[in-house]
Amino acid sequence: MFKIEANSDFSIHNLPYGIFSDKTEDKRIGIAIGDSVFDLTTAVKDGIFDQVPYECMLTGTLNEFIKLGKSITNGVRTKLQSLIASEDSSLNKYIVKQEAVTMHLPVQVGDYTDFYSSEEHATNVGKLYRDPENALMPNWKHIPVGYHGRSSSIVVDGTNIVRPQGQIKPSKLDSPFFGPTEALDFELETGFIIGKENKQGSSIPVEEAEEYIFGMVLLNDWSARDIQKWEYVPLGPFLGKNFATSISPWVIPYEALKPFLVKGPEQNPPVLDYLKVVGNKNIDLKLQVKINNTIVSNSNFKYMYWNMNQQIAHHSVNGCNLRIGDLMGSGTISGKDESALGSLLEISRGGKKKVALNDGSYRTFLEDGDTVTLTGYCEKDGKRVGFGKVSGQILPAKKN
Ligand SMILES: O=C(O)/C=C/C(=O)CC(=O)CC(=O)O
Ligand SMILES: [Ca+2]
Ligand SMILES: [Mg+2]
Repeated sequence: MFKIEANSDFSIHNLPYGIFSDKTEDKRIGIAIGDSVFDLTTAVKDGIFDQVPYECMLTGTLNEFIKLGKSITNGVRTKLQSLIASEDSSLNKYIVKQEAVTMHLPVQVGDYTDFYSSEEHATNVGKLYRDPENALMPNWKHIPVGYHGRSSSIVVDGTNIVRPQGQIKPSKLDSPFFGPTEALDFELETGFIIGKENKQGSSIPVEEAEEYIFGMVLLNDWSARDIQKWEYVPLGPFLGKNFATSISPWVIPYEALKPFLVKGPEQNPPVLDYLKVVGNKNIDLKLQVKINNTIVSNSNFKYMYWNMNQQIAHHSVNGCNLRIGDLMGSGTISGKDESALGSLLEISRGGKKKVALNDGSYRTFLEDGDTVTLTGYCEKDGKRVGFGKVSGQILPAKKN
């Protein structure tokens, strides 16, 4: 049988979904349990979950499974929980060790949107890029600000990232030059996967938004700060961010995260009615970033000013339709403390302060060969629900 260590990210309370393959190379749906993967595709084929049509298991992504709706997917979850709890030995034939499998992108992402929802992050970047006296834009406390990202370059944990090239214009020069970015950065974010669609022309009420969240992942929104700084006015991020976005392979079901809901920061001035939420909508999710073996940030998703429900309500308020498999980035997750900053741009104060790594070297931004790893977990009353990790190593820029 499988082992679930007390400190495992993948406890019986979690049961996240992913896409894996082993020797046969067929992509199958798996559920992480302890150090193992439960092969859901084969279990469905054998009729263990009779409400799940086998065709949904064969597409190499979670999209068709998610489309079945939460009444079915939550049924799978509760049935598997009771089979595990009863130590049913019929489970054994569906268990594979995690170390023996390859993980793939869990969903086919149609559209990817990235928000900008941490007050601390928006303030820090506003000070560095614009006006230290008026760091937050006048719209920021009224609108969950976001931009449309690029889905083609979303990659899974373990994928190498080639240093991007582009136009760079240092303030001391009058015109730009072309070259590899000299300011490659990570952004500590979470992402959520849309699990239910709204029709174009209709909007999702904020109080129903939860039904549209299938689950969450860790997300690193790689950013080339020099390219970004020159290109972003007035339409926002483009080539400075669309070269790669990394996500973790296991999608944590929203249901597994409900025990960790907490109240978010007070929103003042009051938000418009379509954004008003009641109750606990933030999640106490502890987050950590490492560059190679050095911890450079300890943050928490609960610091976010705007929550996922408000992001969904805002995204659809104009009649924009969300589709199953769409990915929403939280925005960089920074806290008040110096140790809780979600990007090197903030940690190095715009490249002015050197960050010491354990090997005696220093960074302002990322160097070729560096590996950035994000991890995260929720823990309360002896229950642990972890996210695993998302990491990526920087490769040198391509020679032209
Ligand atoms: O303030 C800016 O001009 C830019 C900010 C970012 O780079 C952040 C962005 O991608 C959104 C976020 O992650 O919060
Ligand atoms: Ca971002
Ligand atoms: Mg990106």
